[in-house]
Order: sequence, then C-alpha cells, then structure tokens
Amino acid sequence: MRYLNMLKENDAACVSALQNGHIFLFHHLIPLLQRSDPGTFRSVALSYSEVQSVLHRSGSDGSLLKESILIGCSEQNQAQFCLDVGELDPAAVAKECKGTFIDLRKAFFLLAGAEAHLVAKAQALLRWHQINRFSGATGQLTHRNQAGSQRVCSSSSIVYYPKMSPVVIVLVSDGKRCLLGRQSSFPIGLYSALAGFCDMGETLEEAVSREVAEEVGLEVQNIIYSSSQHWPFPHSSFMLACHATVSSAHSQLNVDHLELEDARWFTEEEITCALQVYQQHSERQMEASRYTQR
Ligand SMILES: NC(=O)C1=CN([C@@H]2O[C@H](COP(=O)(O)OP(=O)(O)OC[C@H]3O[C@@H](n4cnc5c(N)ncnc54)[C@H](OP(=O)(O)O)[C@@H]3O)[C@@H](O)[C@H]2O)C=CC1
Ligand SMILES: [Mg+2]
Repeated sequence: MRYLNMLKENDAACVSALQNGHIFLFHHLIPLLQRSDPGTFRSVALSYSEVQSVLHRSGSDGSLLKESILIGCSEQNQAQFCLDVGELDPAAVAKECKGTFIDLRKAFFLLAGAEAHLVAKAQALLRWHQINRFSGATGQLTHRNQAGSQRVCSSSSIVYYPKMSPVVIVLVSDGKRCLLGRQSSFPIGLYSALAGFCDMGETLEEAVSREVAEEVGLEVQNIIYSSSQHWPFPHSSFMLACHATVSSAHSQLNVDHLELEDARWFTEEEITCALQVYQQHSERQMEASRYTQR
C-alpha cells in the first residue's frame, strides 16, 4: 500500500515501476483477455518490452506507453498498469497478444474475482481520464500525474481526483420472504435486490429508506450494512450492500412502474430453485463452449 502511494506521488519512481511492471491493454475501454478453461477468461499481463514491440509492430512509435495508468500491485510486488490503445487496429493488437478484446459486461462474471476487480478498476480509471481532459471550472486542459491518480487544471491548479457514485443495494425481508425487482432493461427472467444512487448529503440509511419507498412504497426498518464492492456498469459506482426488514403486516407492494417493470416477494424455496436452474444453465453453456472449442 505504501509502495503504491509512493508511486502516486513520485513521477520518476512511477516511470521506473512502469518499465518493470505489468500492463493490461484496452481498446476504447474494452479489455484484452485470453480464453483459459472453456467458458472462462483471464486478463493478459504484458511486460513493458512486450507492449513496446506490440506498439511498434502496429505502426505506433511507442510514446503511447507514457499514457499508462497505475492500477495496483501484484502479490510479487510488481506494479500493474493499464493502457488504452484505442488509436491502433484492435485486430492486429489482439493477434500480436494472442488475446481478444471482449466487452467487460460479457466477461465480468467469467473472470476470477481478483482479476474481474482489477480489470473493472482499470476500465473505470481509463474512462475517468478520457472524460476529464478539461476542467469543469475553467474549461482549460487538465494534465495527469504519471500514475494517473489525479489531474490538475493547467490554468487554475485545481486538482481533480477519480470519482465514483455511491449506490445502495438492499435485500429487504418480511421475515419469511425477500423482495426482488427487475427493470425492463434487465435480461429476461433476471430479478435483483433493489438498488439506487445516493443523493447528495444522504446517509447510507437515508438512501436505503428513500430508494425502497420510491421504488415499491415500503417503509424499511433494521437497516444493517453487509458489504461493499466497486461496480463498473454503466460507470463507476461504489455499491454498499445492506439488509433491511419490513413487518409482514406492512409488506403490500406499490411498485413505481416508471422505475421497475416488476417487484415481488420470493420465498426461500423459489430462490433456491432459481439458483439451481441458473447453475444448470451455466453448466450447459460451459459444456456448449467446450464443444465449440474442440
Ligand atoms: N437492482 C438494480 O437496480 C441493480 C443496480 N445495480 C447498479 O446500481 C446502480 C444504480 O441502480 P439503479 O436502480 O439504476 O439506480 P436508481 O434507482 O437510482 O435509478 C437510476 C436513475 O437515477 C438517476 N440518477 C441519480 N444519480 C445518478 C448517478 N450518479 N448516475 C446515474 N444516474 C443517476 C438517473 O435518472 P435520470 O436518468 O432520470 O436522470 C437514473 O436513470 C447502477 O449502476 C446499476 O448498474 C447493480 C445491481 C442491481
Ligand atoms: Mg433502482
């Protein structure tokens, strides 16, 4: 952690870490991945010299490497960076690296947990840099530090840091059943715990109470924080997961159909059955993928 912090503050040390580090490539924010076991993917960690030769063979002079952004540090203490090669031909880069550019929405659940997290973080940082080239206060260009942990306005010295939007996601229970809803944009059959963006100035508990009231017209109690994760879609969210209850006497839903297509109470048996069907479906997909790769 201290090493990473030092790299954020020391441009020269960051350049040297880049030359000895691992680099993950993206093309217009789409990560370069490799198929590993059938139906799963892994990220592709390239060395500085490997990326240099990919860039040269793709007709670039290599100066693009300076655009790499620090994303973390491996267990072997090697700094990890990401780089968007959007100006190059994706097919040529993919061929050079024996990989393939795959939309993160498709690959996210097929990457191992730590890799999914790293690739999502990299995409989020790359996106933040791409959309913050100018200062919102002065309209002037901003410049990044070597690590890419901040951007500074060239005329006012205002410092900008990468942003996330806090989101609450809550599993509401009435003691016997849990409440799930779906938006019309969800894949067919997919239901999820209720979620929503926190408003400015809200506490976690206030955001949970408001979102549930807005979406299904219930007043929740006993809000308990459970866990958190970075959520890359559609932009960078910081998901805070909670449990909450309603009394069974006050569990009548009044769904806001502008926000949700449907919301329902589900019993434990229904959830278990749905998870089993999902598991069988995933296994069949993996089997099919094994067959097509033969
Ligand atoms: N069950 C779920 O809904 C799940 C949601 N998520 C994630 O949680 C996040 C929030 O869920 P969702 O239900 O869509 O949120 P909300 O219930 O808050 O509804 C989304 C609407 O909120 C408005 N909004 C307010 N603040 C923001 C902001 N910072 N960024 C974008 N829109 C904002 C937008 O309205 P307008 O466009 O009218 O301005 C948007 O259409 C999303 O990132 C989603 O991917 C993850 C898993 C499950
Ligand atoms: Mg919502």
